Amino acid sequence: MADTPPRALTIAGSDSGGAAGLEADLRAMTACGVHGCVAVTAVTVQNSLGVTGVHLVPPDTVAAQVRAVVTDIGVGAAKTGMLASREIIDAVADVVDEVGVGRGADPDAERRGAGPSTSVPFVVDPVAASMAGEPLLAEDAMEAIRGRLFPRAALATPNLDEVRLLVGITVTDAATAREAAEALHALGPRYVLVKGGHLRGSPEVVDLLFDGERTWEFTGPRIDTPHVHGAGDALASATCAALARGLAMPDAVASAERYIRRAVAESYPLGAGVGPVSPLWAVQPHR
Ligand SMILES: Nc1ncnc2c1ncn2[C@@H]1O[C@H](COP(=O)(O)OP(=O)(O)OP(=O)(O)O)[C@@H](O)[C@H]1O
Ligand SMILES: Cc1ncc(COP(=O)(O)O)c(N)n1
Repeated sequence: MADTPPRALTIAGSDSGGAAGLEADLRAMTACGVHGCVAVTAVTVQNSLGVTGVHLVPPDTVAAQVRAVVTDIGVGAAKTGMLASREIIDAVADVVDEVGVGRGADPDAERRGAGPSTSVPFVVDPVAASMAGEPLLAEDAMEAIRGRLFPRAALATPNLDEVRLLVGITVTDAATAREAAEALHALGPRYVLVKGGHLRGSPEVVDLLFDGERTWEFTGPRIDTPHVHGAGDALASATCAALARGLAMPDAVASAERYIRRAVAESYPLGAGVGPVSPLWAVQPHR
């Protein structure tokens, strides 16, 4: 018998194609040495061509999954993916306060020097749409992510489309990325990671981490692949896994950045559309 490994929780939707969503999250967490638990928010009918159906889980069932996992198994970090509706976001905000995940209802207590409200870091990936553009979040729900989840977040990880929805800034270069990071940080997350994957004309991918004062730039060549389904989910999950293993935020993001660049480089075709980033290089086939 082995020792119990670190645990992390993803609160996310399922992708039947096994490329994005909680399937990507669990793969990334496993590859990063962490036992992944789930609170399922929605079942999507999805493949490499896109999303053709969505079935929502009742908000109290989402909250009950979070409660069941945290009170028995315990987690070192948690993250969100597809949250689908305002009602699910409200249920998640309430239950994370109840079980002691995230910074609590008054993150300013921490800023005032009263110490963190809780010790379980909460990563909020404000998923709004699939890579093909199908909505994964109700139109009125981004306001709830901004108002109810960002203040509880240790880290928010928007892509550039989500940045535009959240703070109305179109990122085109380093100066606008910094401007966006400041505007996002003012909404309450302790750290913000502005992801540059969507700046498709650029030969480099730059992800910018900001804590309100300091910035960390994670820069690498843009890898020539169309198969980036689930890249954002995998990056947030690898960060969450590193936090669950006890790394401090900048080190956790640096470790996840190393993981995602390798996963993008090892991405593979799947079906007739867009394939996934891959963790398979990190997993030995069973013999
Ligand atoms: N072509 C690429 N080359 C190198 N790194 C990439 C590439 N595409 C994505 N990445 C990495 O993956 C991260 C997530 O991608 P992106 O910015 O597209 O976020 P996302 O839209 O949330 O992801 P997705 O929608 O694909 O799940 C980027 O921040 C970057 O670190
Ligand atoms: C259930 C679910 N969650 C998240 C995504 C976003 O991932 P991507 O932007 O790669 O489509 C998705 N497509 N499906």
